[in-house]
Amino acid sequence: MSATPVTAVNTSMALSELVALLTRIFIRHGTSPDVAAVLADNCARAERDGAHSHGVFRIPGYVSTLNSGWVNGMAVPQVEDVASGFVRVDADNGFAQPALAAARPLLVQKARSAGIAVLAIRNSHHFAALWPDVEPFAEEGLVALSVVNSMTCVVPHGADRPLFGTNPIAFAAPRADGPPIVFDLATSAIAHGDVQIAARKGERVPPGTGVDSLGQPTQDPRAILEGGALLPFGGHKGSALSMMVELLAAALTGGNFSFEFDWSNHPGAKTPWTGQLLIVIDPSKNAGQGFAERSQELVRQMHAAGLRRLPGDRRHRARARSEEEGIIIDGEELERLRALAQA
Ligand SMILES: NC(=O)C1=CN([C@@H]2O[C@H](COP(=O)(O)OP(=O)(O)OC[C@H]3O[C@@H](n4cnc5c(N)ncnc54)[C@H](OP(=O)(O)O)[C@@H]3O)[C@@H](O)[C@H]2O)C=CC1
Ligand SMILES: O=C(O)C1=NCCCC1
Repeated sequence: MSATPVTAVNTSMALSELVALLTRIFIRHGTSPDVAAVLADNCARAERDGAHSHGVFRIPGYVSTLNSGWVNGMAVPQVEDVASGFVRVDADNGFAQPALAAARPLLVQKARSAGIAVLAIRNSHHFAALWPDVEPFAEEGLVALSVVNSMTCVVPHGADRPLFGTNPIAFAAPRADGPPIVFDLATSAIAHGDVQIAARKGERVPPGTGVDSLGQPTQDPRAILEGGALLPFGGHKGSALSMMVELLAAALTGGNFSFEFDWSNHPGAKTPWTGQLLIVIDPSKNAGQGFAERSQELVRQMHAAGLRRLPGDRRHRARARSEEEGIIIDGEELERLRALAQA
């Protein structure tokens, strides 16, 4: 009699349970408890919101990066108060999110007193979705914009070879009668993580996503990942935004451009060693204008114009589902995560 293969069953987890498991993994693979807490929270929230390209799918990449010695899991960010509206952080070759967490109180204090404040993070690694960095500002009534550059894998419009990263832009603004308005988009046609997911599932990517190693358009994700490259979204327009991200996230912060770091001596390294910029605005300084009511009016008019889906709506639906049913983790994925927590 042949043995029936045992298939791992999908499991529903509470956010706190997933955060606890991920925290154990990060600490087991060389981060301080403080760094682990910030990264685990970020990654679990992405999974809760159905942002799968930057949820638990990323954990093996975090682990191989930590094990390669490319990133400093014990980093202690150094926050510098440089001007009335400007904060700098050296992330100590660690992850960007703990650097943001360390600088956040000073950044908010400056934004509230001056009306606007900039946070420039350098010497940092960002391997996550960008919306968790901006959404909390809008939840406390502030407007926030952030950009981060990644690793060379995008051919600028009109160029012959890759130079830019997938370089996302995230924006968050409060509104009166609902969750903040938030968008978060890669300036490449799709995120690198989604190309990896398509390759893993054996699916094709949409036309216009990328080119193969000969520079020919392809919908084969493996051809993009193995010697090929991505294209910017929207031709010259996305390309210009990606260039802006390089300037703000690297040139302005003192971080690396996407093409400036060499991780070839660190097999397993996956996290771009770059920079990140945040701009935070206190809309209440424009006294009497009622920003949150005005943004609510814009949403009302967009709905009246027939719009059924706003940026962020899909995430909020996924969040509501996860809060009701728990976060569903694929059975095999969960086995891999549990093994990493013990490895
Ligand atoms: N750390 C890094 O270096 C990098 C991180 N990333 C991350 O990858 C993630 C995915 O990026 P990307 O693939 O560009 O994201 P998507 O193209 O899936 O979505 C981009 C934005 O558009 C919204 N949206 C999508 N479809 C619609 C629609 N039909 N109508 C209205 N709004 C819509 C999304 O809202 P909703 O969320 O509700 O779907 C989201 O805010 C991001 O979180 C990004 O930060 C990307 C590149 C590099
Ligand atoms: O999906 C992407 O694109 C990236 N995500 C994390 C950092 C590298 C690029």
